[in-house]
Amino acid sequence: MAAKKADEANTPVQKNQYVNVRIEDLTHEGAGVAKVQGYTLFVPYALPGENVQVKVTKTKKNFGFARLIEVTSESRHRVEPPCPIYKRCGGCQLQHMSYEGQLHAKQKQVQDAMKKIAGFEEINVHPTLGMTSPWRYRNKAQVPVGESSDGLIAGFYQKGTHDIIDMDSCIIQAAPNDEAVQITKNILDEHGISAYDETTGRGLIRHVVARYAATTEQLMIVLVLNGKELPREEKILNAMEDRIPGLASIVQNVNTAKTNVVFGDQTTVLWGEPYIYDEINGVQFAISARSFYQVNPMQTEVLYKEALHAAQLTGTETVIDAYCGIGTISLFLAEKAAHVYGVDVVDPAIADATRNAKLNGLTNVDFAVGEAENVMPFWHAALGIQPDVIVVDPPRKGCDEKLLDAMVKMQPKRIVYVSCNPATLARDMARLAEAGYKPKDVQPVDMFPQTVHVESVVALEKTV
Ligand SMILES: C[S@@+](CC[C@H](N)C(=O)[O-])C[C@H]1O[C@@H](n2cnc3c(N)ncnc32)[C@H](O)[C@@H]1O
Repeated sequence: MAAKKADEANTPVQKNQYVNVRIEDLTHEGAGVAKVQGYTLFVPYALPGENVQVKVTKTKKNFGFARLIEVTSESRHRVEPPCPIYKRCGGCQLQHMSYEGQLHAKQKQVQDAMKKIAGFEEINVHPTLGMTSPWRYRNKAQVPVGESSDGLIAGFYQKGTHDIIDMDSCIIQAAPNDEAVQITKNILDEHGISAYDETTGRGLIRHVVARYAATTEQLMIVLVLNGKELPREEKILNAMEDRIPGLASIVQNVNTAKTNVVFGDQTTVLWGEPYIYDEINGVQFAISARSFYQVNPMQTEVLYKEALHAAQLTGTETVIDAYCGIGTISLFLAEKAAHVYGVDVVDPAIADATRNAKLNGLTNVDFAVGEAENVMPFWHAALGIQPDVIVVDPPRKGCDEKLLDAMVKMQPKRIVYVSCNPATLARDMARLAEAGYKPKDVQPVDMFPQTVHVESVVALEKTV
């Protein structure tokens, strides 16, 4: 305790002190970064290039945090956040920055990761490919439900807490999702359905999840319940069917665990189809409740075109699509390759992928369920599959080390890495570079406007 106090006393600023600072950079979480005699202060909502007055809120040995009090000279990228609950919600982190500024910041985020994590000083990171209108792009809403004295509420967790704040519109969400969530909440309320209470573990409805396919205008609603039975089920389903435009599917998911994880293991269709259908670049996809599907359909087209371009297929190649989800990238690749093998750890995703191949009349694709890091060595050793190109699109934690080793052992001509996390991308690229795979240019794509997240595509060529 005494050592901690001494550390704090040695910092150049103290808690509650007001200081004027210049913002030099932005963290990957969207906070401004200032230096006071070499000591780093993180200032949420401050932008690079701004002079600001801040109040120090917390100090640690090597860095501290401060609250923005006043902007004394503004960045040209500062804008008024259009969302009235922007600061309380936390779902977006960059609404106070112009879209041009956001695209720039994301390019820099990728450049910084390449330099600082991978040590690639010279690599070319292209300008971020953005949207013409960076609003209302999300095709999936995952909304927690709670209770107030007036009945059910559905909205968002107040930043840093688990208190649910009521909300009827989110401006990055597709409008049909907003509307469907509100109608569903009202119907559940009218039928006396209780909301799940995290502290007591009682109450029924936990989340309402809405999925919208823009090309077919179909909607799926998933009711995540803390129990197996939905009381007055028939009446509720009839009301939803009557009142929600475009509704094609109502699904129940049971999650009785005391956890922050949204979904439980048991999923059943209550009404309508088990899927909704969407189309990307002329390829059709059936999407079920639990499968991963990119949340920004317009930018998914851009991303997949970049991935396909990076793969440089001529029609003769054998390709592996690791982490393939419902086979989205696999099917694009299949149109230009001799054969594609896709693998994903989620069983229903692979069932969707297989159905999607049939739906599009593609017979040169095979899918397998399992961990890519285990399935790929098996394919290689037992089935003699020798890929010319491997595409990976892992979750934020990046590729498993075993998967990187398996890829190197298979010696494809090219690896195309699609990533939603520049830090793990850079880490994995460094490892692949050591093993003889030289990275070409990196292309950032903005799949998540108004947030700090950025997607990237890069091809790595075999050099030895
Ligand atoms: C970022 S998503 C990409 C999905 C797909 N490429 C797309 O664009 O829709 C990552 C996928 O990796 C899958 N996944 C996670 N860990 C895995 C593993 N060890 N092996 C195979 N798939 C995995 C997830 O189920 C998810 O579908």
